Amino acid sequence: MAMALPENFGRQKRAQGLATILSMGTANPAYCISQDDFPDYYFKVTKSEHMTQLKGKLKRICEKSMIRKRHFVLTEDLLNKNTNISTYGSPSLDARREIASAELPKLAMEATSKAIQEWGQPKSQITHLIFSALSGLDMPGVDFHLTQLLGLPSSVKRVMLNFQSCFASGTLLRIAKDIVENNAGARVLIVSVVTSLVTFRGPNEHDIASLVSQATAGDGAVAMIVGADPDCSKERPLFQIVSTSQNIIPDSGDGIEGHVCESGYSILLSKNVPKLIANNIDKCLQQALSPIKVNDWNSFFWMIHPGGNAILEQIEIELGLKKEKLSSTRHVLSEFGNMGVASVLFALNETRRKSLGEGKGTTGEGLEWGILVGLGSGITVETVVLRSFATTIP
Ligand SMILES: CC(C)(COP(=O)(O)OP(=O)(O)OC[C@H]1O[C@@H](n2cnc3c(N)ncnc32)[C@H](O)[C@@H]1OP(=O)(O)O)[C@@H](O)C(=O)NCCC(=O)NCCSC(=O)/C=C/c1ccc(O)cc1
Repeated sequence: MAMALPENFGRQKRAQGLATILSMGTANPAYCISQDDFPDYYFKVTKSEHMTQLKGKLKRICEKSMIRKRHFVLTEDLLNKNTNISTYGSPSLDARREIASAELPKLAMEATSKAIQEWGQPKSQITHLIFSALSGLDMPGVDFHLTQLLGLPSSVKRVMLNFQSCFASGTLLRIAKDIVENNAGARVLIVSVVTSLVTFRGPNEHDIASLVSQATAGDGAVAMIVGADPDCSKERPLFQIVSTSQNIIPDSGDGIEGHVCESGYSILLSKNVPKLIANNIDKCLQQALSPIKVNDWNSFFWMIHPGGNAILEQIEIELGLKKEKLSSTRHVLSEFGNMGVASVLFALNETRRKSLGEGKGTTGEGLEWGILVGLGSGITVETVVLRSFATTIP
């Protein structure tokens, strides 16, 4: 005879309030190269010093990048031991995967430990894990290993987003919002770890887009705890996740592409990417804010995926943003380069850090409403509307 389940079985009690970011932590590999030194370093480690024209081009791209330094998992020592990684087109997926599998959990652990420490609550209260990694296509994945390394409950419910490009910062917040608002008491750990080790390769005169990627990509991890209805006696809310949306930019299918190849991941970038984004950004944002019609975008605090200086410049012009509006975003671009999915979440962390440091009244630079924009493959735009909280100034 079939067992009878109670009428309300499987029906979750919903939270009353909106999803809220309760803590954040970031980490970067110790190995760091200044952007001024990068062209010499890159042509030396890839044994391509004879390609003087391409070196000149890389120098020009680096000078225009507005990046000061970047951190890398892939050290000179690792490159010397795995010369197939730096030889353009050489089969090297196995070597890359092996390094990623060893290094990514460590980076993820460091960021996560900081987020959990700031949250201040027992790990046993984490109910869900959403993990995003560009690299490390393993089963079980980094999400599984992190769960075990951290000693999270084995019943934690995991969602793994493999091989997502930079717009997925928004996807992570969107999924976390849906989970915590539909499951009272849920606490979601979000983790994103990105390394350029999968896209690193030597120069090739027929692949200038790769040179742009070599000049801008950097490595890092970010973690955050998200929950609804925070217990303000022990949890400190940072930002409310008010609404989320996603748009595909028309006719942009070959704007930003990534492919897994025997020689690692290839990244194809059209020169039109900054223009395509700028031409469509106002429409995407107006949709995200609908039914409100926004006339002055400067009334928000901003975090935009720092995919390249030209993208930021053109968005600033299109939206009429004052220079200081993207100061957190530009800080992250300058100090870490383009860390894919993690980048704009680093910028969010920087926004609250700066707001506190400068004695602003809210976590959003003294303003109430903010906009976080993820940009990535296709071209996909993912927008998250945020609300700040009052800062408790010590
Ligand atoms: C910093 C750039 C690269 C250069 O600055 P600029 O102000 O445009 O300067 P120039 O116009 O003088 O360009 C310098 C040189 O670069 C060349 N260039 C300029 N974009 C191009 C181009 N997509 N193709 C091929 N030549 C070009 C340009 O033609 C020029 O060549 P030359 O005249 O010989 O000096 C700027 O164009 C820029 O920000 N571009 C946007 C880059 C872009 O599409 N980003 C989206 C990135 S996709 C993503 O976010 C994630 C990727 C990712 C991947 C791996 C990870 O591990 C993590 C993340």
